[in-house]
Amino acid sequence: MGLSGISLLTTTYSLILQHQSLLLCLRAKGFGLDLKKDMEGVDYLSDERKKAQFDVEAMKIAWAGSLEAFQLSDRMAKLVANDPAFEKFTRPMLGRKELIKNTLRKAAHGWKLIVDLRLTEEEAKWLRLYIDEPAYTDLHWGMFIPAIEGQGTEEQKKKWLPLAKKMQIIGCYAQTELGHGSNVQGLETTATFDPQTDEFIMHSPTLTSSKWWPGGLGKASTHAVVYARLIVGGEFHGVHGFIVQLRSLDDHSPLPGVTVGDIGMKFGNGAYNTMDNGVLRFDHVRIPRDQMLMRVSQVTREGKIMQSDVPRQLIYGTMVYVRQTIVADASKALSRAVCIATRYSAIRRQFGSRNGGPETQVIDYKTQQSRLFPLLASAYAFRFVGEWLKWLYTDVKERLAANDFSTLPEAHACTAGLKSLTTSFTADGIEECRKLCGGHGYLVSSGLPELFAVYIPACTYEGDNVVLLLQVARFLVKTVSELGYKKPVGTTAYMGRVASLMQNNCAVQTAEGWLNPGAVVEAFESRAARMAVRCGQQLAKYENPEEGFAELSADLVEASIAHCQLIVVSKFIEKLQQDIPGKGVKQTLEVLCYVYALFLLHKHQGDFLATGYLTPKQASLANDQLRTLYSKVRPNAITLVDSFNYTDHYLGSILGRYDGNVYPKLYEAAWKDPLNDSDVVDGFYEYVQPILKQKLRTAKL
Ligand SMILES: CC/C=C\C/C=C\C/C=C\C/C=C\C=C\C(=O)SCCNC(=O)CCNC(=O)[C@H](O)C(C)(C)COP(=O)(O)OP(=O)(O)OC[C@H]1O[C@@H](n2cnc3c(N)ncnc32)[C@H](O)[C@@H]1OP(=O)(O)O
Ligand SMILES: Cc1cc2nc3c(=O)[nH]c(=O)nc-3n(C[C@H](O)[C@H](O)[C@H](O)COP(=O)(O)OP(=O)(O)OC[C@H]3O[C@@H](n4cnc5c(N)ncnc54)[C@H](O)[C@@H]3O)c2cc1C
Repeated sequence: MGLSGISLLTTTYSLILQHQSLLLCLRAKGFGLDLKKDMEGVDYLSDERKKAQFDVEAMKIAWAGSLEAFQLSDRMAKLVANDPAFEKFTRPMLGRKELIKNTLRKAAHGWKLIVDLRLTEEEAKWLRLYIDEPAYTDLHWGMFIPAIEGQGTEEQKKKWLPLAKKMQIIGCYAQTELGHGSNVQGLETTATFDPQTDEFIMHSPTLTSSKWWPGGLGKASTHAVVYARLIVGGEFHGVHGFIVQLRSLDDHSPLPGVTVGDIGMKFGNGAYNTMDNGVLRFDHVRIPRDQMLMRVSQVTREGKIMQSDVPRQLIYGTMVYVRQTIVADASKALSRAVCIATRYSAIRRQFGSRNGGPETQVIDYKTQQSRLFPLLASAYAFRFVGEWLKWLYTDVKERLAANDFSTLPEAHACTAGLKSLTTSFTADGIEECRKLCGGHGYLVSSGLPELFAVYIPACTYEGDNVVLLLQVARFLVKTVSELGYKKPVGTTAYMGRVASLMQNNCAVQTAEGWLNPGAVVEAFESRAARMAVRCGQQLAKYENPEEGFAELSADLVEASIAHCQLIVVSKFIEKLQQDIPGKGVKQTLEVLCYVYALFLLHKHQGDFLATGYLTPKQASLANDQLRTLYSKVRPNAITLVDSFNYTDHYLGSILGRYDGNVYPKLYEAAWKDPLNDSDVVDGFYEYVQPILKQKLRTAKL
């Protein structure tokens, strides 16, 4: 077959699919065919894109939040994608030292762009996101600076923030220790005030008091906000944050009394190993008194503790901030995995060929749809709840600045609960996407293994997900116990209608009856209220409330999940009550909203049935409607993932390529693996050939 014959094969999509395996054989070394030339520039997903029933450009704006947000994000994504310095294909093959050096190089190049192009903080944030490589800069900008902003006095902010924002110092957030992470009040590092020298003495009294995990601490940071037990006059005054210099600003060597290093390799290749999570010990290290973050409590020159009006929980404020950003990140990680799995599901064909025609696209299998489309809907749901949570956090921040702390408990419950809900679902969702891509999903070049490895610690960092749901449970139990005299507000306002939510059962009679926002919200409210009240009633039976709480904690976690799912469903529905421009955009989002809600209802039907709100028939009608909804998603699936506007660089996946040119690129990538540099593998002559050449003497073999 000549080259002209080969190019003929490119004329139609279906023909190419039929002959792809033949072409790939020809590409093998020795045939000298340049498949790349023949295949490039063809959009294998163009037929799919023509099926869209909505305006994709308008959906991109709805996803981004506004035209300005879209343009900014798009600009930063392209800046990164077009810069070869940010190549990441070889990352999983690098050894740890090369990996870290490579990350330091990328972070430096990113900073140069930020300075040279005079990027705003918002632009810089998006730039770092699209560089897509966990680095010390995440902790510097994401936790060190916010900790000073939230817990420092005006004077402290004036001194430290300019240094940090110009990157003249590099900081991290050193809270967790070898022996304690979740139990912050159990931290053992001490900060003892010495009135003679007006200093704090930072000390690690035990092995378990070693700081362990802080990102950026291992190799990069010059400073840390260190959380330690404040000891004044021999008495313990709670855990507080202290700014401590760790390394010389000249040669980066650890300062006297400081032992610091990296904690070692973590899960996966590449992945989170680009981060220098560290270990830190202090041997009576002295820092000036004014390096304790003093917005909440102050220690005077005379060694007196002064409490401001600010509640002590503000010491945990940085975690509230980061948990809120983690919810937004969940939608990014999930949408990325879903984008890969959806595009590949439209390219991949298995079975069903009739009369030699093409096989069935796996996306057309109902089982594939029932696994994939709820993930797609969840990505949108998390995007919108993340947007709402950002608003809530901004509101709380403004209130805190004006010394109004009234909404802090709700902000804590919402950020903790939604962080837990969205990260657990996303971690499972990425793994499901890997399975949805069959064998090829297991290849590093699919992008999914690294995405999974990098993402799963989100279920643990910034608060273990179960520990966080138990915080939500405390908030719910308190709300229920106060119902008689305090009107619940915000996300628990529905509890104010607890009597009717306990009494009235679902009125839906047909599958179409589920296409009603009122019916959906009432179902989720009733389930959440009934589960919380039931927990409250059970708890009341215990003399010791703490003992009861511990005993019932598994049920309390379930009640918290029900409450958090209600928030996500409600915020999606509220979003749809806004003006959303663009042909078919709102209607398509409505379909996704129902998919999200009815999928949850189906998955957790045990709750809805056990609380007596639904009959089995009504649960079954919801499932019937869900099947119909999947058919409505199908024609829009590819364009719904295109609306995320991810570059091929950011996706980092051959299976998820925008043009769908999967097989030739997978084939090409295999040949780029260093193992294929030579035909005869290193080690053959030492370890394989002797076996092949051995003369066996044993009779048995
Ligand atoms: C890096 C940032 C950039 C981008 C983000 C994107 C991705 C992240 C990428 C990588 C991750 C990188 C970094 C990760 C960093 C970390 O992990 S930092 C360490 C985080 N650690 C934790 O989250 C510890 C979890 N534990 C806790 O939060 C608490 O100790 C607790 C379990 C909540 C408290 O337990 P306890 O019962 O002992 O509580 P107390 O201390 O006695 O306090 C109880 C009262 O306080 C209220 N409370 C608790 N937490 C908060 C809070 N955060 N805000 C406000 N209020 C809070 C609680 O409700 C009680 O109130 P009360 O009932 O009225 O008394
Ligand atoms: C990749 C990564 C990055 C990190 N970055 C940082 C950082 O920059 N700075 C920093 O300070 N820390 C960091 N951490 C630490 C992180 O915040 C902690 O690991 C996290 O808060 C969980 O605490 P733990 O490890 O003590 O878990 P544990 O509390 O020991 O959890 C172990 C198990 O016990 C259960 N458990 C614990 N308490 C309870 C309870 N009361 N009731 C029921 N079950 C319970 C948990 O659910 C879990 O199943 C990082 C961690 C990781 C993995």
